[in-house]
Amino acid sequence: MGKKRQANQRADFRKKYQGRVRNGDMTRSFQMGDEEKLADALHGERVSGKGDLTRKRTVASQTLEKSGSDVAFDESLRCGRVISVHGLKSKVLGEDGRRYECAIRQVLKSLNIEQRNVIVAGDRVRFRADSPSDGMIESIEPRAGVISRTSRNRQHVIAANVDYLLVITSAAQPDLKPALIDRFLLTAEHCGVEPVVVINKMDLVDPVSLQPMVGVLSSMGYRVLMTSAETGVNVPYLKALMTGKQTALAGQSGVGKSSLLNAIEPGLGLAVSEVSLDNDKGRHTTTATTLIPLAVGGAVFDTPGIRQFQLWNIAAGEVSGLMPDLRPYVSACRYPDCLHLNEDACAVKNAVADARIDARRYDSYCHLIEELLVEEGSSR
Ligand SMILES: Nc1nc2c(ncn2[C@@H]2O[C@H](COP(=O)(O)OP(=O)(O)OP(=O)(O)O)[C@@H](O)[C@H]2O)c(=O)[nH]1
Ligand SMILES: [Zn+2]
Repeated sequence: MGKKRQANQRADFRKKYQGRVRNGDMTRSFQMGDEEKLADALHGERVSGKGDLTRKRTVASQTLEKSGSDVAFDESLRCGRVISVHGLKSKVLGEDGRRYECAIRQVLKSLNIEQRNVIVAGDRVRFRADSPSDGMIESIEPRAGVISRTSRNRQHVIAANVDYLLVITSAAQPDLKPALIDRFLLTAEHCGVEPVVVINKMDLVDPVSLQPMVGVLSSMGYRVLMTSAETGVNVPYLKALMTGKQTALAGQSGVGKSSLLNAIEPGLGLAVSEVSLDNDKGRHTTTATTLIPLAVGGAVFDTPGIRQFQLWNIAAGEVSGLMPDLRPYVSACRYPDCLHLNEDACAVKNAVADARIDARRYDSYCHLIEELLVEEGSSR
């Protein structure tokens, strides 16, 4: 870089970032002489004063890194969350409570060609409002708790920033299916999303009858909540759990998902099932997931895909590592690739034999493995 250009660039930076960096750091950054280092000085520990800057840090460094732009410093940028995606447009719920129909800035699109998941429901974004109803997404915050599935070796993100996966079951009508709970728990572990097991319709059974299973789940560290949408038992607890969080629901038909949602907020269950119906008819083909905001803050994801989601992208060899009760024993097996089925000197089977692992959970494990091995065999 020519000396003159470098000097001009310094002058530009000085003008742009004046007052945001302590003088010493400013000088050091310029000596280092590149924009990334300046960004580092601006957004790292050395940032001076102004509280808001810290919050901007991730976005700013992400944007600078990706596009070399200074959009993060533009005060007109707003925070929002994506509630649905329709082709190239996304509906964004702004912090002002308004919904904006947003396009996506070209540079963000080109960065994500490979992944095809530029933006999904649940994403936290920075956008610029062009009018009270339209805008442009300028940057996307890093995602946490992503539910995704892989098809043809491509990862499809279905929901982003999922705080909880509610695994909803019923104590009766339909009967409780512990093996199905195990599957949902496994998928939640695989996605890195915290599951919460909800056993609904508790008005129909004696809670004592469920104690053994609930005990096993709780001892693994899973939260289990026994509810009744009918009598309202534990509904306030569920509501408190969901307040301010982004929650996804999984569970078979008829367990009371809509009834629970309605008990939490009138009309919510209806909103969720309407979306599902649209999807079933294939009308919203580009709208895989919708985020339905809660009046108390937070939101519920709805996608039929999540409701029925099963063992996506999980290999047989991974399963024991995703089960908190089996995991501690795995490394003590004689064979490093032990599937804990027929192998000898298997620490998992030994633990089942002397009841350190619940026999029912191990049974579930064996069924899952058999199923996955058949699938793996047929896809080879
Ligand atoms: N006794 C009892 N019945 C319930 C409870 N919760 C829901 N139900 C009933 O169970 C049936 C199914 O409830 P829904 O809320 O439609 O179940 P869902 O899981 O949303 O079902 P899908 O929409 O098919 O996925 C309805 O007849 C409800 O009235 C409960 O806590 N106790
Ligand atoms: Zn083993």
